[in-house]
Amino acid sequence: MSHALPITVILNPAAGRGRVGRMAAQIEAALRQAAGERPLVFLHTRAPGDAVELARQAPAGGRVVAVGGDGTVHEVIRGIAHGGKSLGVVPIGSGNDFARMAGLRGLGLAESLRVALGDKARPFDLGEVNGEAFGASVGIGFDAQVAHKALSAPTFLRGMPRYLYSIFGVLRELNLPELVLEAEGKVLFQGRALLSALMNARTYGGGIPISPGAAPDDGLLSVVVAGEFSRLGVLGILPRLLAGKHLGHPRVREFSGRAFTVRFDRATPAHADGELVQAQSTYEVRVHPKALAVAVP
Ligand SMILES: Nc1ncnc2c1ncn2[C@@H]1O[C@H](COP(=O)(O)OP(=O)(O)OP(=O)(O)O)[C@@H](O)[C@H]1O
Repeated sequence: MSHALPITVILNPAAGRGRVGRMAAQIEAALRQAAGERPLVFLHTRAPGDAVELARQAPAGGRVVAVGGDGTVHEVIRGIAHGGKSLGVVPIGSGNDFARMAGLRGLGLAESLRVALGDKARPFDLGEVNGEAFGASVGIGFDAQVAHKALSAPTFLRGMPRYLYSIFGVLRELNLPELVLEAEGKVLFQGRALLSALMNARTYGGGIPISPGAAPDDGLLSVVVAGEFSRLGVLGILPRLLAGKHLGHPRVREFSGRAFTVRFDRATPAHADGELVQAQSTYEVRVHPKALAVAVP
């Protein structure tokens, strides 16, 4: 089948701790081979935020392939949202929760390149937080604070030790904001809250099953709120969270819906698809049912 439109491939050389950069020539050669006659345009990001603009400038109605982790995918989604373009993902990152949601994990490089270029696309729900698109997740509160803390962790700490350092750093200063969660003018939750996760995917943070009941194409967001927790309470709930057994906890609540207002008594840090966003005191979060076409096997 021949396509007139070139496929735009956006590579983040920094993703996967530089693995994309090291493998770029190999990935491009393999993509060219898999694409056959179809024209490809390769673009490399040079800084955070670049992929949004590059994706926005890609031809209308065409395929944009993100090569990198969740941050790269997030930026490409922001750039193609509501533009009639479809998304291909070659997941080379450390978390890859979007790829997990779309059923793209464990494909192997050759297969994932073939899928990312292929004609088979499936519509997924597209999230929106304060006017910006997201694909898999929004987290507000403790999880975003931990991500923020990790930015200033000593460079020799990696992986789990880095997380633990950040978790204990945030716990030391724990001071929960007052949250009001509303949907359709009704208050669903009011009180001090550790975190709120507004999810299209089941997992965030590299496979943490925060919303085991979420479905990425049901036209709904799954919202998980962890209410008032003490420092010790946080340490107690974390293992249950990692096992996906936290929803039975009396101070963990779950909601589902199309649009939510999340209001705090102060600016509270948030992330979208794992990327920190400007801290606000109000977040308007909604879902556009099946508004994002993603190439799937
Ligand atoms: N050329 C670049 N140099 C440095 N950072 C970049 C560049 N281009 C993009 N970025 C930033 O790199 C960050 C990490 O990218 P990404 O999340 O895709 O990889 P990762 O962290 O390895 O994967 P994951 O999020 O799945 O753990 C993103 O915040 C993105 O904005």
